[in-house]
Amino acid sequence: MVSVLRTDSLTKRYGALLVTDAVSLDIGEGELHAIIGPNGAGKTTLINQLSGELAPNSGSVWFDGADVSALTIHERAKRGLLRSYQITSIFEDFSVLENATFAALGSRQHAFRFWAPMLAGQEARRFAEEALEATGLTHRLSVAAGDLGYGERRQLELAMSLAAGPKFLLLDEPMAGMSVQESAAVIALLQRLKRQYTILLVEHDMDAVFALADRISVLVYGKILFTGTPDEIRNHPEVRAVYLGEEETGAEA
Ligand SMILES: Nc1ncnc2c1ncn2[C@@H]1O[C@H](COP(=O)(O)OP(=O)(O)OP(=O)(O)O)[C@@H](O)[C@H]1O
Repeated sequence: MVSVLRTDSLTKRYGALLVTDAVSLDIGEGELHAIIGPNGAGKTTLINQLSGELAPNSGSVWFDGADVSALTIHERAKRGLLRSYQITSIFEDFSVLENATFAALGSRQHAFRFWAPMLAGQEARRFAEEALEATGLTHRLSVAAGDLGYGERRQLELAMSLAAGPKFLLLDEPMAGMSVQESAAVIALLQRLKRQYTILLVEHDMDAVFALADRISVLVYGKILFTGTPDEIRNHPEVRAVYLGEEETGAEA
């Protein structure tokens, strides 16, 4: 396995509360790695430290063989380690295509530095159109982002992330608040994107996790309890006891 993202004893405390407890993860190229765990287990806090939004108290984050622990969100994104855009970063009055084009332009400022502005704009638009096609929003290109439904806005977030040209996608609950049909569309999309990108997925929807993940890490009280394939997770007695319980649908499949 060629390692792309690695954490070494990553630790984060809030006062006496240990939220990330010496987490050492190793994610291989093309892998879709899911993090599951009960509410408050520290999943979002962990993603925030990978993206650069939050500094750990100790430990390190390695991406593509380099220690990126001291890099900002933007510096990490420039290297291709990108957290999915949040609804909050969408410009409501601008169209779907414009939003995705801004995302492509923003992330490639460096690459576009020597381009004539018009050509850079055309190239960014091409990346945006491809990303919108991948996420199934081609029929909504000229609609103002503010007029999209909730599920479509989450699709736009994903399209903006793809338009930015990531190598590694950090996805924090991409299906939250979606209808069953919208979730199914995102699962199908992630199936298509798998391998092309390395993905870390935090998601409460167990059907999605078990359908998509190559490996799953179970986080409990900030600590990785176990990392394994979906089958290993399903059959792990401690994981079942601590987290999955008997009522989980995806775990019983
Ligand atoms: N800024 C903060 N200050 C103090 N405590 C915090 C802060 N951020 C998070 N916490 C605490 O850290 C713990 C982990 O929170 P986090 O949001 O990372 O969990 P989570 O696994 O993502 O939860 P959920 O599944 O509910 O989204 C929680 O107990 C939370 O209250």
